[in-house]
Amino acid sequence: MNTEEMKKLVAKEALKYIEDDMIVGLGTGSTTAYFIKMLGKMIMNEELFDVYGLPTSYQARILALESGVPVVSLDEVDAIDIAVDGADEVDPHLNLIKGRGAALTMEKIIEYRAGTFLVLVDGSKLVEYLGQKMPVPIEVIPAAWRVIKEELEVFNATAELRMGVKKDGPVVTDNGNFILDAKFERIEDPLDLEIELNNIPGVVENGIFADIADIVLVGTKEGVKKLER
Ligand SMILES: O=C[C@H](O)[C@H](O)[C@H](O)COP(=O)(O)O
Repeated sequence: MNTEEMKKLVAKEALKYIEDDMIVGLGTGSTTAYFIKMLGKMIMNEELFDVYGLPTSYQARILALESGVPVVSLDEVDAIDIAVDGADEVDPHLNLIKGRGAALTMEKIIEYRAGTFLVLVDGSKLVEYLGQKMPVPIEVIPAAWRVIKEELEVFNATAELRMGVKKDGPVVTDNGNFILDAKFERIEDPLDLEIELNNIPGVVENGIFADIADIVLVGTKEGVKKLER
């Protein structure tokens, strides 16, 4: 089984958590994209009723609308039943790094408030400690990017301004900000670092999601493995 097949497998498994009348936070990225398409099919086939998606990005919103998932915005809902999203790293305590797709701020706003936060990954995302493979994406106010990059040296982190691929210059997030990708040596206390980074003036949000995930579904060659906090 290749990585794409593992992503599809966990996306399919995630559908079992969706029931009629739910508000579902829709994550960003390639794994959740499979979930959104499959959810759309179930809604279109009338296997689910009165399910609304709450997108975490323009990507999720566009895909949801194309797939037949009706969408709502955060200010229209009283509660979020469940949120489903991918991750870039998952440590043994189910702390996460997210934000490869630059959608971390809206993801955290929604996933923090969800009744259940369900994470979908393939086995390659499991790490012994956060920062093992991936930098921590930090969304910053554009005017402050250079000073924040320098201030991150206090944390022994080396940060790079994320540059666009089919765009000249820096990536601009859905919120109009920049992203610094900060490589830390080893993140010993994710919750502490998450709070400290958000205390730097000009930081909007960072990609450490400590103590938020409830369930992680891991796609492996042997099938789906469920990890719970
Ligand atoms: O901003 C992007 C998100 O945090 C993604 O959910 C994360 O990067 C995982 O994406 P993928 O499922 O494509 O690996």
